[in-house]
Amino acid sequence: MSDEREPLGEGMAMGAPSVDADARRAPVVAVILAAGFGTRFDPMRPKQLVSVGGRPVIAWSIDAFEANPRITDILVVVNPQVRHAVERLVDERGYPKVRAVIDGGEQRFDSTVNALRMLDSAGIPDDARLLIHDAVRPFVGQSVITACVASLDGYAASTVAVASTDTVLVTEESEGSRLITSVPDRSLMYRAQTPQAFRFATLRKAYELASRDPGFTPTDDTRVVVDYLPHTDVAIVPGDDTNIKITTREDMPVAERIAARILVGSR
Ligand SMILES: Nc1ccn([C@@H]2O[C@H](COP(=O)(O)OP(=O)(O)OP(=O)(O)O)[C@@H](O)[C@H]2O)c(=O)n1
Ligand SMILES: C[C@](O)(CO)[C@H](O)COP(=O)(O)O
Repeated sequence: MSDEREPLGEGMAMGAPSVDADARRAPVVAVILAAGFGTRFDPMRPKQLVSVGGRPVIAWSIDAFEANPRITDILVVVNPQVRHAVERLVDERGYPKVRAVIDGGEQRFDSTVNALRMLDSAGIPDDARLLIHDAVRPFVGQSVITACVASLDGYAASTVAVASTDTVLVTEESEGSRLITSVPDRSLMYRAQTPQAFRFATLRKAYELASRDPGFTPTDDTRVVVDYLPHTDVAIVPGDDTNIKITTREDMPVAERIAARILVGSR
């Protein structure tokens, strides 16, 4: 990837005229997590590079944040399997907000840690807004991204989520069986999506505390704040059912249908 990219935080100076003073003061950084190995999909075909609607999955995600005027900077987190292809994609498409393509880690948690370390070394201010997004959620909408950024006006953390239409069961393992321990009130149950949004100082502090617990294996970033900064309110930003995560190959027909609807609508 050509190395004459604007350094992190430069984007805020170039924010679109509509960007408010707060965003001009503090960058709004999208961290696109693309360092997974897709073991539930096809280890031989990295799902972040698979084509949907004629475009690589990760290109949909980067396009979405490039297109949003509130986003000033983009950081892409990759693994060695996809690095070359992602760097080529960034060079081919230009992607002026992409500041760097960095290495992820073994777990999703470690990839966020690497992103936080890079942001810290770049001198990103404590009040910067971070949106951590799964690269394999290609159809994130502009209104959802904008609402995520705006949610940090009143909260230090938030996550996109949708109300559960299934009843959720809390279980435990017991003598080889899985038994239900509780059935929470469905009206309170939400399914987390991404982006998950945080003020930089908040997420950095939560990860500092969580990193002391080697047995902690969260599946998202929100839980790190909920578990380690219990007095920090975390708000829900309404998501939508098109903001799917491509996890297995069975998700591809649904993804193609959503992509087709988006492409027809954008003509
Ligand atoms: N060490 C990791 C693991 C996951 N991710 C990213 O986090 C998002 C959601 O993860 P998931 O769908 O679980 O991707 P994989 O971990 O690749 O899938 P699997 O669990 O099937 O291996 C993906 O964009 C993935 O690239 C990451 O950046 N670093
Ligand atoms: C972050 C997430 O998308 C919220 O639902 C989900 O936890 C990611 O899980 P994965 O196993 O890393 O795909």
